[in-house]
Amino acid sequence: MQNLLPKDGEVYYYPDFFTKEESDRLFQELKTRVNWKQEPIKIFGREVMQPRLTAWYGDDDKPYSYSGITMHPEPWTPALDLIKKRIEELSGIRFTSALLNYYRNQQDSMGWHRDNEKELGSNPIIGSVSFGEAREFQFRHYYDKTLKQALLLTHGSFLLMKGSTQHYWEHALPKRSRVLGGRINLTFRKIYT
Ligand SMILES: O=C(O)CCC(=O)C(=O)O
Ligand SMILES: [Fe+2]
Repeated sequence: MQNLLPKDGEVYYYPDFFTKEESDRLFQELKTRVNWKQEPIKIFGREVMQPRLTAWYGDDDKPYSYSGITMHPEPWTPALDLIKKRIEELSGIRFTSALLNYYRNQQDSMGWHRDNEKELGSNPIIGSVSFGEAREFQFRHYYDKTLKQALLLTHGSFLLMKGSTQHYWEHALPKRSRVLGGRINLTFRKIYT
């Protein structure tokens, strides 16, 4: 497996991690069964609605703060357990929590950020699973914003970010102008408390 970053971190991409059949089923199940919410976030002290729907799942009731909001986890479901087991086998990591994002169309997005909250430890490991419409995922180096990488996260893919990635690289999922269908992304995390 080859590292997608030129330096200062490790990112590995597995495009067909889930079969087409599994991916179709999991997308439909998550889309219809998850209790999706649109949450406010604070940007420069102002409350703004997030341009996507979210949900938070995890081992137990460890609240977790994210972009100025505190999320309380819901218990794992059979579908999430299946996904979690598969990525744990590959990565050798035990994940405690997952943030689910539902991008309803091309106008939903996620801005530049690093997943470097204290609870994630010194070198956060993030396991990112995508279903539905393929979307471009971008990286830029935090200290040299001209250094960039982009890749298409396709239906049934798995992206693993580890090592010093969250120290040196920001990532984002930009809006697009072309009409696009829905996409669900799950970022599995290991929270230390
Ligand atoms: O939707 C994605 O691929 C990115 C999600 C993300 O960066 C996050 O949940 O922290
Ligand atoms: Fe992220």
